[in-house]
Amino acid sequence: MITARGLVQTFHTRQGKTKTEVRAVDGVDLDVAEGEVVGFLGPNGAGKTTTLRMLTTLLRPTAGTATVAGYDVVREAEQVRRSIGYVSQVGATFSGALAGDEVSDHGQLYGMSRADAVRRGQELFEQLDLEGLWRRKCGKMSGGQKRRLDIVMGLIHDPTLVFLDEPTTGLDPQARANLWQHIRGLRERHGATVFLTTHYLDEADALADRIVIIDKGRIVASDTADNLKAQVAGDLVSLEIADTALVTSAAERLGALAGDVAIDGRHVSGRVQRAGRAVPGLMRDLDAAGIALDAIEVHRPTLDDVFLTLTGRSLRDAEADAQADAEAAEVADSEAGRTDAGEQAPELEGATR
Ligand SMILES: Nc1ncnc2c1ncn2[C@@H]1O[C@H](COP(=O)(O)OP(=O)(O)OP(=O)(O)O)[C@@H](O)[C@H]1O
Repeated sequence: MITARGLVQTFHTRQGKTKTEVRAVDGVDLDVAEGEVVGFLGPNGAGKTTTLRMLTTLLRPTAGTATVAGYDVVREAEQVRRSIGYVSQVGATFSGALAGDEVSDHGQLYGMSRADAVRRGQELFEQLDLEGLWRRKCGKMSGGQKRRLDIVMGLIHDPTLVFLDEPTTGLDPQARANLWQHIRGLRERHGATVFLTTHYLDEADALADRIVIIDKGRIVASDTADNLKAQVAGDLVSLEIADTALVTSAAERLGALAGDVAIDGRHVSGRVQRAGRAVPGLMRDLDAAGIALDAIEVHRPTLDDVFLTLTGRSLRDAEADAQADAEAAEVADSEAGRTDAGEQAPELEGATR
């Protein structure tokens, strides 16, 4: 469904007399199969949106090639646009318009008759829990309803491939969980291939068959969440040693299984591959050496551990940044008297249409 080879995007910015080149995407290869749900994960500024904008024909690649739904993103941009749904980070609705009008206009822009667009739109309203809101002004919908309306717009023309750019950023936990169900339904009910960007580890874990991690414009990992956790990080084994004098000796024994061992007072910890198999032997070893433990804990790795191991940075910080950005945007919106973030992104209008 998606194939990219050596995709590059370079931006040139100027501050006063200083010109800077930003290589936002730096040689990305991607392969997404039909029916796959792929989570595209990375911290702020990693290159997620820029990659998405190239794949959805909004931005011409500086170098490299990509085909989406069988069409070349440069030479066959029109066909690509007709085959995909794109739900941008900021949404595409106007606060003063009626939800149903936005949807049916959108369908007509894809060449549907008004009657077909209304019928299909109302079907999707039902599936996405928006019944009764057809004649509601977009600006009077809640954040979760507006996000689901964005998804209706992205699906109106029955695309087989849907791009979702940070679909749940800024939503409360209940609205996020609700939207996850709908995203799962995209494949189950529509057989759609879904490519979504996210900052949220739990979101990628919960939704994606495969996770692709991008950092500084380069793909640093691509696998199922379970494989990434097993291959990259190992389980975290933490020992609390009863006798302070034996801490170093315990660390040496743990060190035989784990690469790096950290010591903090009477606590010794390290990452061990498949700890379930290795820990019984470690316990016997410690016991034979007369090293008593007050406690032992084993934690399965999280995606954040994977990210930390691969890039030296934590994705948790990116989550916090994303939430802060979303909140700041909301404050800016309300200060400007806006109720709909869609008004901030006129250049994206062409994207979904
Ligand atoms: N139009 C532009 N002009 C100059 N630099 C840009 C432009 N768009 C993006 N960049 C830069 O390219 C890099 C990648 O940005 P991009 O928006 O793709 O990251 P991202 O992973 O989507 O981040 P976020 O999670 O914050 O949306 C960043 O350094 C960003 O500042």
